Amino acid sequence: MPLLLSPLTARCLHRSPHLPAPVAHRPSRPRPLGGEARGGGRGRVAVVSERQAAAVEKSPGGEGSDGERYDAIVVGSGIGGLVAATQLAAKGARVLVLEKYIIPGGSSGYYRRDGFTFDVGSSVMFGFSDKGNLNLITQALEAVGCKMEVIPDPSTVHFHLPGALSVLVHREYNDFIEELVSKFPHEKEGILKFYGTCWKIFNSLNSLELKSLEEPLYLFGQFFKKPLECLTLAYYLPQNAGDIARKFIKDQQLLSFIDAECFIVSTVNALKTPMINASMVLCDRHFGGINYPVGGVGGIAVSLANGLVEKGSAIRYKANVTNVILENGKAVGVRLSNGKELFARTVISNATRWDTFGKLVKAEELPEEEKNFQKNYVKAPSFLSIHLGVKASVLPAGTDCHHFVLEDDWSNLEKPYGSIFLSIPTVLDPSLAPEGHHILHIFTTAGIEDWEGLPRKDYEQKKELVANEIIRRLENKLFPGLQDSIVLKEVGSPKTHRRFLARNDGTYGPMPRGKPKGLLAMPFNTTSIDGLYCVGDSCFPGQGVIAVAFSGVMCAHRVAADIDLEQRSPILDTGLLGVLRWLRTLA
Ligand SMILES: NC(=O)c1ccc[n+]([C@@H]2O[C@H](COP(=O)([O-])OP(=O)(O)OC[C@H]3O[C@@H](n4cnc5c(N)ncnc54)[C@H](O)[C@@H]3O)[C@@H](O)[C@H]2O)c1
Ligand SMILES: CC(C)=CCC/C(C)=C/C=C/C(C)=C/C=C/C(C)=C/C=C/C=C(C)/C=C/C=C(C)/C=C/C=C(\C)CCC=C(C)C
Repeated sequence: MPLLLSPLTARCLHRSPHLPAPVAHRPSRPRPLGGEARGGGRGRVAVVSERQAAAVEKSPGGEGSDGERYDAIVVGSGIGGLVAATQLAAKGARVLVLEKYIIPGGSSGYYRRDGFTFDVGSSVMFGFSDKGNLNLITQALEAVGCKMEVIPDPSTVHFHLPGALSVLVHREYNDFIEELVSKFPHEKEGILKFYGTCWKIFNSLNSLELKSLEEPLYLFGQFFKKPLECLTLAYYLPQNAGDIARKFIKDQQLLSFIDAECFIVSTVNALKTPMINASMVLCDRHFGGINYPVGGVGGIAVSLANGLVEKGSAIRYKANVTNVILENGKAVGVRLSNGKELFARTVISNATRWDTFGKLVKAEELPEEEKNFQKNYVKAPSFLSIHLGVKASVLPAGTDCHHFVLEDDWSNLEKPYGSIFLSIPTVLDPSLAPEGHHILHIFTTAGIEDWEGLPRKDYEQKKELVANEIIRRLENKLFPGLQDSIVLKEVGSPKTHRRFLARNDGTYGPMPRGKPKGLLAMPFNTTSIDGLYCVGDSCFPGQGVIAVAFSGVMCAHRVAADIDLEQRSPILDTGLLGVLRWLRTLA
């Protein structure tokens, strides 16, 4: 069985017909997320050859055999890490990405099994259109000369909710509003005002050039060019969607619907979801639309990794970083599990903040900034993930691609296993499955504590039991005959996510401990350790592929300024970073 992601539809412009050297060894790690192997091995996954790898390794405290020092080492090749790396490479920096696993992508990776290509994480892609300033995935690929073919999804998600409330979120905004108003005619004005406020914020975001909010020359420049838009964003920055919704809407069921709208992207209700983030997703789905990359979500990371290598930087797989090396309090490099040390002017961690400051940095005491982060945010639960291959005949004609199911009781929304997410990417791209078959990717929130300490046999039995119950619920609600149509089933638990995504407790990302002040407490990319930056979903603006792509763009800009590839003002830097740090303590 070929292991490469195929057909890989990413097109890197100006690409030479020869791809980077194939990896010298076959992947040897066990099955990821229940699958056989998540790709790797051969072909178009950008890898460095052994010779290139040797050239980038450096002896402790010394320089590499090529005599050069990296501008940045990026720990982890999730979309956050890859975007930071590729943006820096596009600005002329020499970057080395170190990935623990055998292919790039982290939660946005893929694996193949018996002719099915599964997305490891979400298949709902925001920011992938050819319009506006917020198409950050498209822009990230463009920065390294890549473009992917995408398939427009006619809807974002089909909600199946308590009280037989069924709402399809159409791609066309007016169709969606018409559908929602038809369910809540008495709330027409409130609906228009709530979603209208989202548009006001989205349009402000979309009018800005997006770079680091921690870089004063850029930030003040944006305030000067777009004062109204910046003030709008500053006004909504500390606010949450649920509070704004309550200003306009009274109907409890409609407010619960807005909770579900927020929950699917933040794993918390609307009262805990920052208004800026809610506006971003509730509008981009209509502005640029949801677009699925042909060949699967994994192609995004593969393309970025290829683009990175083509820009003269490098990525190494099976490179498990165990420590960030500090010299006089400054991050100067990393140590791998095999004892090798690699050095750079800056280190960017795409591991979660809990992993970065709990494992990679061996500080005696957690820095104040991180204490503040952990005061405000806890680890969101992980997921139970079921990847199914099913006979196509089980799906009625016209089945939508994405579904969210909460059967009888709104109070189950945020409970473990309470609600069910379902994506059927083969509705859009049939090439992901053998002919006559579909993929069902089903997931539901689950905590690691439920899955730890079980003997192997009990653990496997429990996976089977819990997965079958979720499948039974979907069979009752949506697809009669589902159980009998299954030809392939792979179940991943929170432990699977922890193991293969190297995420602390398999967490989906940070979740506010209480009611947050919008995005105010969310840290940006700099850390209290000089030369060490964080990127990914435990940085502003949080979870989501487009969100971590923005975090990557911001991080690359701040790092580029710090290594003199972009303009900077040290005096203004000190002032702004101090003010932002103080603002976070107010949250
Ligand atoms: N099942 C899901 O749907 C799911 C689960 C989790 C997260 N997500 C989403 O995925 C995105 C997260 O993206 P991201 O960029 O923050 O990160 P990520 O978790 O996708 O990627 C981080 C990468 O860093 C690697 N890594 C971690 N520690 C390492 C170490 N010590 N040495 C070397 N490599 C290491 C991991 O193997 C992984 O590839 C978010 O959008 C989040 O919302 C989805
Ligand atoms: C600095 C200061 C302080 C101030 C100033 C003011 C200003 C200027 C400001 C500005 C700001 C900004 C720019 C901001 C930005 C932001 C952004 C971009 C954001 C974004 C966000 C995004 C997000 C959150 C996203 C998310 C998503 C997600 C998570 C998704 C997911 C999905 C899934 C899970 C799927 C589902 C499925 C089914 C249903 C099946």
